[in-house]
Amino acid sequence: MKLELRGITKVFGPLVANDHIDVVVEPGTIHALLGENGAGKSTLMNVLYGLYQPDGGDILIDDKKVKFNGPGDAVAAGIGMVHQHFMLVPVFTVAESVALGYEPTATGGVLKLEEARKRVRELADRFGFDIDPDALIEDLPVGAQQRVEIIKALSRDASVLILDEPTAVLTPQETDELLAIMKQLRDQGTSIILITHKLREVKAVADEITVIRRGKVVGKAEPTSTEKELASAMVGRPVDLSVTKNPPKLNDSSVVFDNLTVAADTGQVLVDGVSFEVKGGEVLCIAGVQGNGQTELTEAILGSVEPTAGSISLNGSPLTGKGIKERLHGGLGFVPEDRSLDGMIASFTIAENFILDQYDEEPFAKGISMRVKTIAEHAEKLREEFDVRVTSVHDPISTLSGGNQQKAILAREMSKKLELLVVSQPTRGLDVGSIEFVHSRIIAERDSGIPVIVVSTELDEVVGLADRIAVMYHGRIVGIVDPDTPRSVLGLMMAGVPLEEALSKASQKEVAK
Ligand SMILES: Nc1ncnc2c1ncn2[C@@H]1O[C@H](COP(=O)(O)OP(=O)(O)OP(=O)(O)O)[C@@H](O)[C@H]1O
Repeated sequence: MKLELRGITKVFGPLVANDHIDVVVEPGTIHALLGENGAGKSTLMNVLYGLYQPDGGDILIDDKKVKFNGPGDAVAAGIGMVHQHFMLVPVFTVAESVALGYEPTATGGVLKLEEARKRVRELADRFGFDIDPDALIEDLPVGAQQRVEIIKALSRDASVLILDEPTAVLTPQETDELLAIMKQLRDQGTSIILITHKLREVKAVADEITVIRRGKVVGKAEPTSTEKELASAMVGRPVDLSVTKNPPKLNDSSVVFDNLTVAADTGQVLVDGVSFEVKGGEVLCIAGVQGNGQTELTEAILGSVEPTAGSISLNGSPLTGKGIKERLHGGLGFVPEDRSLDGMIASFTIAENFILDQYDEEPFAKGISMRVKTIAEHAEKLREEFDVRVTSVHDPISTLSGGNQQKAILAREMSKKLELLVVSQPTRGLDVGSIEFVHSRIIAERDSGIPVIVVSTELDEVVGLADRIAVMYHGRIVGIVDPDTPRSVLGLMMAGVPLEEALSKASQKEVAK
């Protein structure tokens, strides 16, 4: 199926999110849309999927104009979309999820589950997916949940599949699997529109690349371009993809973890007797595959989970035992890994989100009244400093693009007087220009002399930012190493291999080469 977007325009109040956008997706190709945060990529896809009505322009399928009044029309025309945040019901099985909204029913409205199972098996076989139709969604790792979303779209005969930042929450291995699946789908005739900020992935799979900047198509890029060339095409200026920093100047301030242990309600140990220290003036990055205790470790720092044993102290006084607000007011800057769930209140304005833990105190409140003008001025200052692309700071934060929401949360946390900064997945969903900026801000905090802890599943980011790297596996720290440790060694440690063994295994491999 040939898909053409011709002159698509979409406005939100004074903002032109899509300005006469032209894109042609040829049959059986992977077409990447590249663009900085807020460029208008998701808006364009929402128009294509019938979620938004365009204010101008046409959608053509095989040279015929079509009009989508809702996603149902788009699906019927052969367009499938896998959203950034999956839309699955946790307590359903794979087969039930695929059938949802499209139930093959017997008379009397009873779900023909066997038919749904068969359909899942057929599609899984055809595309080489490893998926059990009877598995519960909540038991599946994220990568597998995503495959369910893809199968769901394919089961409705999608000829064009939209994938919006599909690798943002995947492990490196799941990412490679998805890239292979994408190539396979393409080879069997499905077209894919891929939105991603990961230039390596674009280079690996894209046949065509359209670059969008501030709502307009600025041109096409070649998949053979270097990552640097793609990065500057995206943001319209040269971008430094490496992190520049001076050697750390350590001081006496520190955060100390002593035998920190966190267990789930079920008794399962999630953080297993972890002890380490981070000095003022250094960045310690915690590397590891997601789900190895990093989340619970950071939650124990914030105070949203209580450790079952051990303690954390900051500059000699205990942090554990204090309330969350007390910790935040005591100089803890905290950026959670899931921005929509834990980092903001979607229906509050951008200005309100900038003062979430300070709304009832000086200078933002006097007695029981909030100082509206001060709050607005504060918001304008942060917006400018962190280049958060907003129409008005009085709009709900939910109207910001994903990347700009992340920048807003970083702005809130980094604008406080900090004693300790903890950032999880700092650049998830950010464009290359914003990544460069956020990395430089993290390094500036470290150079101000506070301890900085960064949790990231992106190895490039870990290696670039870290003065030391702690690798976590099954709730334990496998080892703490220098950032110049070979990646093969880090990879083995992330799979639980102790440092010494990882070093010898990696060097044996090197010799064998
Ligand atoms: N429902 C809405 N109401 C008002 N403004 C919106 C709405 N949806 C999007 N916008 C604005 O439209 C612009 C384009 O946003 P969009 O989400 O399409 O960007 P994007 O290219 O997908 O960015 P990102 O890479 O950060 O996800 C942004 O300025 C955003 O704030």
